[in-house]
This record gives sequence, C-alpha cells and structure tokens, in this order.
Amino acid sequence: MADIIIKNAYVLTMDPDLGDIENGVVVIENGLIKEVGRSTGSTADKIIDARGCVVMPGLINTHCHAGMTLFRGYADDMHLKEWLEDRIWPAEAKLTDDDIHIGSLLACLEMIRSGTTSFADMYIHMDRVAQAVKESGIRAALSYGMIDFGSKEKADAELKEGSRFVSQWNGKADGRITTMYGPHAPNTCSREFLIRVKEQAVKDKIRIHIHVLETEAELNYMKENFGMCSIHFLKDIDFWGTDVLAAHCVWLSDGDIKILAEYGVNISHNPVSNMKLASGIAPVAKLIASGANVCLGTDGCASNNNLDMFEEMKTAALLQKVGTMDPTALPARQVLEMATVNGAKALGIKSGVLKEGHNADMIIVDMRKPHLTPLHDVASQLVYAASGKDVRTTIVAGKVLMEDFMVTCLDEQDILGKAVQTSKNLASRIDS
Ligand SMILES: C[C@H]1O[C@@H](n2cnc3c(O)ncnc32)[C@H](O)[C@@H]1O
Ligand SMILES: [Zn+2]
Repeated sequence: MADIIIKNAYVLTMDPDLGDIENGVVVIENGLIKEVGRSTGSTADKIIDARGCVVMPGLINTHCHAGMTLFRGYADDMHLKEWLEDRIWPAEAKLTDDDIHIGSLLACLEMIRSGTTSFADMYIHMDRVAQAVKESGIRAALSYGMIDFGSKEKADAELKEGSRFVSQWNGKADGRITTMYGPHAPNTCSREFLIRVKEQAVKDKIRIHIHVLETEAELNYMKENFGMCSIHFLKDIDFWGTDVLAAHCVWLSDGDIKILAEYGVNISHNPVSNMKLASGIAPVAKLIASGANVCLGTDGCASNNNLDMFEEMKTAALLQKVGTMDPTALPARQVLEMATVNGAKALGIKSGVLKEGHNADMIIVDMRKPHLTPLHDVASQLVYAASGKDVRTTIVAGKVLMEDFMVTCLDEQDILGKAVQTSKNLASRIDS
C-alpha cells in the first residue's frame, strides 16, 4: 500500500524520457516517488484528485538568506555597498538566535506557500535556521556565512564555527538537511582563508556556497589587489569544481564563462536581486550555451523582497530577453529546468524531476484561474502567467506541508504574529 496517489493530473515530470503526461498519476511511498505514469495498480491511504492542476517538481531556491525575511522593506532603493555596510550588517549585529528562528520559520512558510521545496541558505545563527527547517518539513542545504576580512584570528574562529555547524547538522532531519561551507565572497574573505575553506570542504566531502562577481566593485577590487578577476583568482587557488555553488556571477567575461563551464561550477542566478540592487545582468544565455549548470535563487528578502520562485522564473526569462535584445533567449522550458533539475544538481539532491526513486518533493499548481486561462502551453503558463499564490499543495519527502492552500506543517498565524513582534523589538534595538 502506497502513502499517496495523485491522480487526474497534468504531470510535468521534467524528465526528458518521461516528458509531460496529460492525465497522469504520481505514486508516493516512504518519502520517495514509487511510480509516475498514465495509471497505477497501486492503492494508497490518501488519494489527491488533481483535476485541472499541474503536478511538477518542487522549485529549488539555490541562493537565499532565510533569516533576512525580518529585513523585508527595511533598506530599499540603495546602492549595494551602502545597503550592506551601513544598513544590513549593523542590523544583523543585533540579531539574536530567537530572531533568526522566527525569521527562518517565516521564510519556510513563504517558500512552502509559493512552491519551493528545497533551498540553499547562507547566514548566521545557523543552528536556528536548521531548527526551523527541521520543524517545517522543507528540505535545505545550509551554510554558515563566513567572513574573515583578512584577520587570522577571525579566519580561525569562522572556520571553526563553519565546521562545527557542518558536523552537527549534515544529514539531519531524516536527510532533509545537508550542509555546505559558506565563505561569503572573494572580496570579503582572504586568499589564505579561501584556500583553507576549500581544503576543509574537500576533506569533509562537503559542498561550498559563495557569492561571486555580484558587482563591478568586486571586479575592480580583485583586479586592483590581485591583478585578475574573481574567476581567475579562484581558478588560481584550485577553488573551482562541481562542488561549488557560485551565486550571482554577473560580471563575467567570455573567458570566465569558459572556466566556469570547464570546472562544472554551479551558478545561482538571482535576477530580481540583481535588478533591485542594480548589480547588472548576468550572461545566463551564454553560460547555458557554454554547458554550465545555471540554477535560480531569490537572494534574501532585503534585496528581492519576497521568496517567490515563480516571480524569479519570469524575471529571469524577461531579463535575458531584454539584456540580449533577443526574445528567443531563455525560453520557458529552460527556465523551468533552472528552477528544478539544475537546482537539484547544484545541491546534490535527488529531487527536481518526477521519476521513480527520486525524493517525493513536488507541488500541485491550480490552473483553474482567470489569469491561467486559456491554457495553450503549460510551461509558458507556469513561467509567464502563474505566481506562487497558485500553488495549491506542497509535498516534501512524501509529507504534505500544504494542502488545498492550507499550511499543515506549521502554525501560520502564530509565526506571523511572532514575526511582527520580533521585527518591532529588533527595530527598537537597532535604533537604540
Ligand atoms: C551571509 C551574509 O551575506 C549577506 N548578504 C545578503 N545578500 C547579499 C548580497 O546580495 N550580496 C552580498 N552579501 C549579501 C548577508 O547580509 C549576510 O551578512
Ligand atoms: Zn546573497
């Protein structure tokens, strides 16, 4: 007996062999997908009728700072340097463990509601982010964000905390939590520190999550201090590999793109954040053409200001079209691949496709809405017309976290109330 059967669905498997199944079924057992097809001989405790809906892999947000939900709308319309140094970092210095717990629960709630089933996070007070992930039922690849600013003492302390977090949480919550090392960026971490982080990550067989070439200022800094850009600098210290998730990668030359593709680096494109902070337009179409694995992320809520991956998909497509002046750039199916299959590859998880043996991480999107009618092409509708609010049901590891728009895994009203109070208390601490 299976646990769940989803029937009468348009199944967007994202698996090239299975393709789309117009009136299909998905069978879930023990947290995994048991069957995907046109019909099934199985029976289950729970049957979900998905008539008029699309069942698809849950979206994978590959660059987030979950706790920053507390800073939604706190520092808008600013240049990145001032935004980070004058507003965000001083505010983060006042965050407590409990603040991060509530902020992260709020992020999990928002992601579950808008169809994200996995996310990669880099932040501080990470034990409490992990606790929120464990409680919510979502899947996550978590890293403690490390910055040494060239200080040996700081580097020692940061790597110690990063390693402690990895050893404490990797594989926890029935494997839903994986961990990564999170050196912040090449212009905030020293060369020596980045070398040590890479060595430690290889030794521990743990992936790395880092910001790279988000801004022209980083490019100039690296050229002035090291005589080369971040991509060549990281190549020089043997940092690159398939184990690295590089967020942003906006300021790339054609030579840089070749290096990223050659080393199999995973690139998290964050179009909304890049537009809001006026960082620039990442050469996503060129990266994909070169064979690089490009996935999608929202960044934190202070630079987005939400965690809706549907909005991110549409923005990614539109931004490439206008950036290249080519309306055929980044078509809908390719964006869906970025948000599912490519994201799973970047995080090293068996999700992102609906296929036997993979994690039962999926969403049901209700297409019976005025803004989703008529339905000529499912991929186009999902990318250009749908939003996170159309997600009806969210399932992670075979557990239903939201059903028929009702969140079942967390006390939504309690979290919303606590988030409001937490942000008020935080604001008065920041001002004092
Ligand atoms: C983990 C640290 O990273 C900071 N952060 C959040 N968003 C960005 C961004 O777009 N660029 C660089 N750094 C960022 C976050 O505030 C934490 O301090
Ligand atoms: Zn970021």
